Amino acid sequence: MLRFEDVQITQGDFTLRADLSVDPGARVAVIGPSGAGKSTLLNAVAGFLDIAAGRISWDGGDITATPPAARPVAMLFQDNNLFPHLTVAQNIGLGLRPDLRLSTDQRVLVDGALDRVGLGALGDRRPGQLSGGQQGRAALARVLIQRKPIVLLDEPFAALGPALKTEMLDLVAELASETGATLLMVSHDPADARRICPQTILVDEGRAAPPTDTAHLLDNPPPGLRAYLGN
Ligand SMILES: Nc1ncnc2c1ncn2[C@@H]1O[C@H](COP(=O)(O)OP(=O)(O)OP(=O)(O)O)[C@@H](O)[C@H]1O
Repeated sequence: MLRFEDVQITQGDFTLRADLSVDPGARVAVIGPSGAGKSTLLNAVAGFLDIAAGRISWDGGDITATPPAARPVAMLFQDNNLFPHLTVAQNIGLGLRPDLRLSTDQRVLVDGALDRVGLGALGDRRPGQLSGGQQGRAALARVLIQRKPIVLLDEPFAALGPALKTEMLDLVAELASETGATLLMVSHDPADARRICPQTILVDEGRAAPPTDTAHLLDNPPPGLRAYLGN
């Protein structure tokens, strides 16, 4: 279980509070107005931001002071973060070894990950020779090959067209359930949450609320969420 115990995260004059738990293997959307603190919440889990108070734990172990690389966390960024001078296979291999000195077994894992996201024949290309959707798949493969228990997605597919976005969301859900990963996904599109996240954390007015049933929340939004959703 991922636990936030009386956590306070401060950035300049902005403070976000969180006291909540996420069940292992849950798929949870993180929604709320622009600037409410969604990325702040994810960055605190990843260890990119220090917290001002409280503690964050995974599986009962305190990870509050654990450096990012040692956390049980992999994060997918909106811009995919692929290195243009490396091949697609090498970009995925970085998820296993930052120096890319891969063992034979690790190369097999990379080939498997390429196949799993439908890029089996494109491993030797550079990211610039892939479509936007294919780049997204490569970035997803790099996150998933790490087999980290917690996967964070910060508006991963906002730039994709509707059909491709749906396909990627379904792939994420499928891969997360295969690996048992706990998923936190920031999105501005409530349809994304409804599609693959049974639960949602609402971030608003300086607070990240405990996960709640996505459909119920979106069908009965509190005033702040209603204004944000525009209905
Ligand atoms: N480096 C920083 N220094 C000071 N304040 C910051 C910094 N980064 C973010 N903030 C503030 O923290 C708050 C939360 O930002 P955050 O990026 O988490 O919001 P968000 O909900 O992810 O927004 P969006 O949906 O627009 O991406 C904002 O009010 C922002 O202005």
